[in-house]
Formats: sequence, C-alpha cells, structure tokens
Amino acid sequence: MIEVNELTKRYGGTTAVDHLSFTVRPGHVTGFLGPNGAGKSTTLRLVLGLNDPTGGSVTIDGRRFRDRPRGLRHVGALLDAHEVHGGRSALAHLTVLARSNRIPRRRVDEVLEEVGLAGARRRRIGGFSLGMKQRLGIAAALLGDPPVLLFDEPLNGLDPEGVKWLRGLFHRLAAEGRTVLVSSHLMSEMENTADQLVVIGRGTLIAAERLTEFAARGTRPTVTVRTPDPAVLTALLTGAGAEVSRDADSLTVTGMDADRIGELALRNRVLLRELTTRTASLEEAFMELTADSVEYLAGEAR
Ligand SMILES: Nc1ncnc2c1ncn2[C@@H]1O[C@H](COP(=O)(O)OP(=O)(O)OP(=O)(O)O)[C@@H](O)[C@H]1O
Repeated sequence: MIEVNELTKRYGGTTAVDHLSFTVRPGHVTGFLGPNGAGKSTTLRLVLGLNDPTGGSVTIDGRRFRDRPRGLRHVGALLDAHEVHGGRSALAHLTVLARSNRIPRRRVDEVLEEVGLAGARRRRIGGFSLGMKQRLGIAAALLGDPPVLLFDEPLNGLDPEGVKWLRGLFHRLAAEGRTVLVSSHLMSEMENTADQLVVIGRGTLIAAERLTEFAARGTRPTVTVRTPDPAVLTALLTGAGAEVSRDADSLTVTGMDADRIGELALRNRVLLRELTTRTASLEEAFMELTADSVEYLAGEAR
C-alpha cells in the first residue's frame, strides 16, 4: 500500500505538490491523472525518494522507500524512458540493474521476453524507438518481481497493439495482488486501464475514487430538444425544476430525462422536432473537473 500524507513540494516560488493525501491499494490498477504540470511526476519522484518533500510524507507498506535495502525487489518504476545509457544494449542495461539489486540473472531473459524485446536484446538502446524504450523501462520495473509498481505515462509512444498489451499486463499484475499506479494526462488512456482513480490539479487532490463512481458523478446526461416554441418549453421545463440553456430553437436540458420532457411537451401541446439524450464522455467529465487547474490553455487568456 502506498500512503501519501499531506505531501508538499515547492521549487522556489512554484508549489508543485500541495498538501496532497491519498492511498493506493494492492490488487487494483490505479490511474494517476491530471493535466500537464499537475504534479504527477513530482509526486512519483517523492514516492521513490528521488527528491525530498518540503512537507508531509510518503510510505510504502509503512516504510520510506529509501529505508529499504534492494529497492527494485520491492518497488519497480518507469519514470522517464529516456533516462538510459544509449550506448548499452538492452541486455547489458538490465544485467547491470539485476546485479546491483542482487536479482538472479535469469530474470533478465524473462522480462526481455515478457516485454517483447528478446529479439532486440543485443541492439544499442540509442537506436530504440520511443515505444521500445518504454518497453525496456517496463522490463526494468518488472525485473525485481516487485509487489509495488509505478509507471509515469507508460502508454506514451506505444502503438495500439502495444497499448493493448500493456493494459493486459497491468490487469494481470493487479490480479496477482500487486499495487499498480499508472500516471497519464489523458482520461481516454485510463478508461480501459484503471479501476481506481486519483485525480490531481495544481498539486492538490481533486478526486480519489473508483472509476465507476467518477463516471457516475461526472457524466450527468443532458437532453437536447428542438422546438418551434423554445420560450414556452423553457418556461415549462424550468417550472418543473430542470435547468435549461437556449440557443435559437435548440434547448439543452439538465436535471430531467427525455421521457419526462416528452410527456411535459405533449401535455402542453408543444411540438418537438428533436429529443436526444447525450451522456458526456469520461474525457469531457475529466476536462470539466480539472478545467480550473489547467496551466496552459492554447489561444485563450484565462
Ligand atoms: N525540478 C524542478 N524545478 C522547478 N520546477 C519544477 C521542477 N519539477 C517540476 N516543477 C514544476 O512543478 C509543477 C509540476 O510538474 P510535474 O512535472 O510534476 O507535473 P506533471 O503532472 O507530471 O506534468 P506532465 O503531465 O506535463 O508531465 C510544474 O509547474 C513544473 O514546472
């Protein structure tokens, strides 16, 4: 279990992580989501003890990561796929890691096979594509067969087949009872990957719940109605407790379902030309929830 407690990290005047608290449990794939600059990478570095917090604490199974001997056997992490020695082969890179963590040599062959790099094991990493580097980073994370795994934007650079494979791997690792934390800035990437979510914005917690709970809360359906009598229908709907926004002959209604809108219209002899229920996508719900914490907006002053 990873416990993040009132974690804070400041860089000069920038507060990257701000009194952040959440728990990541074993047996689940937990998606760690937030827009660019939300503080995801900083948090993962603090979990791994690569940086010191300004305040608060992080523990893994009750202990700080750096207090553990042979770290890779307890926590495996992919942080930055480019942080590898380009002159080495995949085989040499993993062998060095295995030796320094006292991991048996046979694990190197097993993880190379697992991530699909067995055929490229003797090639220089410098010539690897981004997707291949991601696979190598995943191999390194798996090397110590650890119960806790952290992945920072692991789907970056993978082709659709690679994404499918990695999702399957995450599910298997979680089903084996491991703790799996996967960061992304795209809800669409997490939709079929994670079953738990931790959402942050500007270094603070926005949501920590099951994906299904997030979906139920964030994707309130709206109904689009077109009518030649928009003013009359708007008055009827708002009178019955719905929220209505109007654009010419088209109304967008929340807080009332299509069946009830249809009944109200019929009873009051208002002609309808369209009655469409629309459920916002998870991605839209995520964007709405994090809108206030997006740091860089293209072409728009905030
Ligand atoms: N070493 C550093 N020195 C100064 N500021 C930093 C440093 N590392 C991170 N920051 C700042 O902290 C904030 C959070 O950055 P972080 O990389 O953790 O976000 P992120 O959620 O991982 O974003 P992304 O999705 O873009 O990778 C940003 O404003 C960033 O500029």
